[in-house]
Amino acid sequence: MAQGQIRKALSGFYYVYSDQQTFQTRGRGNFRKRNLTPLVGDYVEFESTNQAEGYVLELLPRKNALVRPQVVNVDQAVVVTSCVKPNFSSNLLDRFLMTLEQKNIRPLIYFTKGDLLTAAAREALAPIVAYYEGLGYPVFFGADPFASAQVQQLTTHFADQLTVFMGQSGAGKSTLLNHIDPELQLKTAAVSESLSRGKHTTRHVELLPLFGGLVADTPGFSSLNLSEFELTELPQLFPEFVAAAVDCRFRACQHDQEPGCAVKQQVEAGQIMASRYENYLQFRSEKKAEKPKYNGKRGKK
Ligand SMILES: Nc1nc2c(ncn2[C@@H]2O[C@H](COP(=O)(O)OP(=O)(O)OP(=O)(O)O)[C@@H](O)[C@H]2O)c(=O)[nH]1
Ligand SMILES: [Zn+2]
Repeated sequence: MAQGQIRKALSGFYYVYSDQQTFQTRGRGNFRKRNLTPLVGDYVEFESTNQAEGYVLELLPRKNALVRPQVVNVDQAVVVTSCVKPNFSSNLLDRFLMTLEQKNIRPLIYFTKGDLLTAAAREALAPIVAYYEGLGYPVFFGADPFASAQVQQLTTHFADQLTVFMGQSGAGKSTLLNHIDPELQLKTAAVSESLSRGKHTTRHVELLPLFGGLVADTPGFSSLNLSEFELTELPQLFPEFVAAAVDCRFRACQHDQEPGCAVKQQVEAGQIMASRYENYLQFRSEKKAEKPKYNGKRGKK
């Protein structure tokens, strides 16, 4: 039995890459009964006598799973974030970052449409950009968003990683992907063209070998289903809160109403960006608002 990784799933076939070859396989092993679906990114055990035939027999444990794009075992995500059209939203960006932190996916933040900003507006945004960079996230921001040096800088992060692209509709995900690989351009254009004609095209994801790593060719939005994690997990998803929390009076401080909260002190002192804390509190109340649903379900049992 061989091991490999599913790089494409289409029309009931799983395209498994193993030992520098791709095998067209089908699923076998009661996946449906076991409520399992092999997905792109899955490491699998399979058997095959030739490249056109074979069977996926077992899925190896997943590190994580994204829904949009539907890819598993993701290492990092490029969060494409537009400065204008649509306007920069710290809330949306923090939501993406929180999602990724929760799934153990490294975020990279790529700002688009810097060219549409006045010099003054760009300067106003710069400290916010720098703040995220200070959190340890690779950040790309410039007056020429697709300058080849900057795009190339991004691709140096791809080696040995499975990278996905995500961001708001219209943020520039496809445009960025096209700059990364002009061959992709044809593909992406073809897909969106057929979609706009209203055809029932299944958008399938494929992992492409690019710059020494794998890149998912279909970008997505990916919003976090808040019920996927516990309320008390939330403070862990903000790296600067984790760092500050060692000085909170209570070990399990949720940085809300507790006295002696070092996070709140750092917000007041301007060390933690106010928008980060406001967004944190908002996610917290959204998460709390979800609770009655849970209780209701439990109550019915
Ligand atoms: N001026 C300027 N226009 C941009 C930039 N990035 C994207 N655009 C334009 O913004 C529009 C949307 O870009 P797309 O790449 O289609 O955005 P997307 O994120 O793939 O959008 P969806 O497919 O809806 O998810 C297109 O008209 C792009 O040409 C940028 O950095 N500067
Ligand atoms: Zn605290």
